[in-house]
Amino acid sequence: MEIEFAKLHGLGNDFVMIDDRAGELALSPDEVRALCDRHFGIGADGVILVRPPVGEGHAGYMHYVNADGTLAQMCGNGVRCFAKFLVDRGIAPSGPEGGELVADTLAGPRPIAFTVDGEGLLAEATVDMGEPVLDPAAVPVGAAPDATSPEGAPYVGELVLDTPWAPLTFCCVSMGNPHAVCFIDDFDALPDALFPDSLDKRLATLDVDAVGAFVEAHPAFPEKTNVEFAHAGDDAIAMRVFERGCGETLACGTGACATAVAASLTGRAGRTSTVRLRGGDLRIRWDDDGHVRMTGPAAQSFSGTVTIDRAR
Ligand SMILES: N[C@H](CCC[C@H](N)C(=O)O)C(=O)O
Repeated sequence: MEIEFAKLHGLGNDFVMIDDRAGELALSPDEVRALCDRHFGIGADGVILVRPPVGEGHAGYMHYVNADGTLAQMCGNGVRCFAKFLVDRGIAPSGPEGGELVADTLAGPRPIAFTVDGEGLLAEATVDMGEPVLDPAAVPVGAAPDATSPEGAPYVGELVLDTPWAPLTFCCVSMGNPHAVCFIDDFDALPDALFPDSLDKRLATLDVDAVGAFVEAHPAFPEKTNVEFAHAGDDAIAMRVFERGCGETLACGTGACATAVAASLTGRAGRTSTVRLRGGDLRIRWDDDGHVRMTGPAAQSFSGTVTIDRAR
């Protein structure tokens, strides 16, 4: 079966996007894994099917699947790319400067305000990411043999995991999908083993693959979790992310929101932050209405057709 696709990314967090407004394409986890394979397939962090809207007057439904074939409730970088896919093809209307649309997702509707460039193509989008979920039972995160809730924590969602490297404290927040945010305030307090490539203890040298994989599948997270490592600096929160179902990605929109919320809750930042990811910056506001709003770019790399072998 031959399928047309477009390859888009948000700060390097990349997706294979397929117009499924007919609502007839059902990709198996194996087929998603094959499409996302960076050697034998197109290569991506996930697949997004553009499906018919759920809400009246909404622009469409974003069906998001991680590179490992697992469904996820929400994708912040993906939903900006979703808006771009619709606007650039004239499927969603836009004025000369930009416009607004609502994307339906498994986590609920997400209003999006966007700007367009001189050619009328979506350049940047601000997504209303909704309210963060801080109740541990709803993240979800729970008790586990080597996980403890620290006494007097700034808020209830903090957890100390006794990892093979060191006890690490995680702030657990859901943005419709689970996130565990570890702030590294003092690199010198951690063992060199966590920084295998350098004595210069910067976030850039953290062994994210090892620690991220350990935490992603930790029994404290019944639905697994995305894992963020962050350092709140004076002008930005530097962050790396090990995504549930993907591994380390260059950026994570929901993760940036969760990290900004956790930084604010723990007194490391205010309610407006720049989150600096390996792929670039996202601007996050936690507004007085309780909603988190994320602003960032979306870009299309290429489009094409791909053959999916259904004969197997
Ligand atoms: N891996 C995530 C979904 C993608 C989130 C990320 N790409 C974003 O931009 O928010 C999960 O399983 O919850």
